[in-house]
Amino acid sequence: MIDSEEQAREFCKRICGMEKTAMGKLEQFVSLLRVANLEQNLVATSSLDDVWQRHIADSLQLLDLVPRETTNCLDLGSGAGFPGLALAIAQPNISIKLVESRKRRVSWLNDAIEHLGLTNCRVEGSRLETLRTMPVEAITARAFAPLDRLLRVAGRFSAHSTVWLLPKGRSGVQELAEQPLAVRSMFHVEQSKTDPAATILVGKGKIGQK
Ligand SMILES: C[S@@+](CC[C@H](N)C(=O)[O-])C[C@H]1O[C@@H](n2cnc3c(N)ncnc32)[C@H](O)[C@@H]1O
Repeated sequence: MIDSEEQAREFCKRICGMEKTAMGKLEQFVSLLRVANLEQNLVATSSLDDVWQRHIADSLQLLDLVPRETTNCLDLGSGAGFPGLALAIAQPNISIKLVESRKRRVSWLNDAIEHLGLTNCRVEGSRLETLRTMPVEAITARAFAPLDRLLRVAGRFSAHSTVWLLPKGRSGVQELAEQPLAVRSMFHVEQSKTDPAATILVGKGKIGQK
């Protein structure tokens, strides 16, 4: 379990591995976030005290759950950039689309991408529901929507090999239990490394339209 800022940074260093510039860019991202958060409520101000644990390591832990050969990912409701933008910094080989509907957050994400010089990350500044259908290899979503709605609106972006990585806080087990058997059998629950009470729903496969 990661339970300090020091451990969170060490964890992130390990995840970034051979990506020599990634830790520096994560530091830069944190600095940009601290400033931007004075202007708009991107994350709870109190969470910035433990920003590596609560946001950066919390996002990067998903890379331990994604297949190595993954080349593209759709991050739903990226907000401040979690997990999608943090993942794009740590893993330049994955091309990540950040879907975010709120204009000020879209501007923040675009500014951050430009400042950090990321070429593997793009913002779709609209509601997910209006996005053109395209199957992706991985779908991430943290605090986007209840599982039922999430799967309903995002199912059309999945294929049989799509990996779903859904950090779900404390409600993951319950939300999954409420799903039909076909969905339950596609997912399993992983314990979060950054919060003993939190879970990550990890799934594989195509979710059909209801
Ligand atoms: C609670 S925030 C979570 C942000 C981020 N994923 C995190 O964990 O810090 C949810 C975000 O999803 C965005 N959002 C909600 N519904 C959306 C939709 N249908 N399409 C695109 N973005 C949406 C909101 O604007 C908001 O920024």
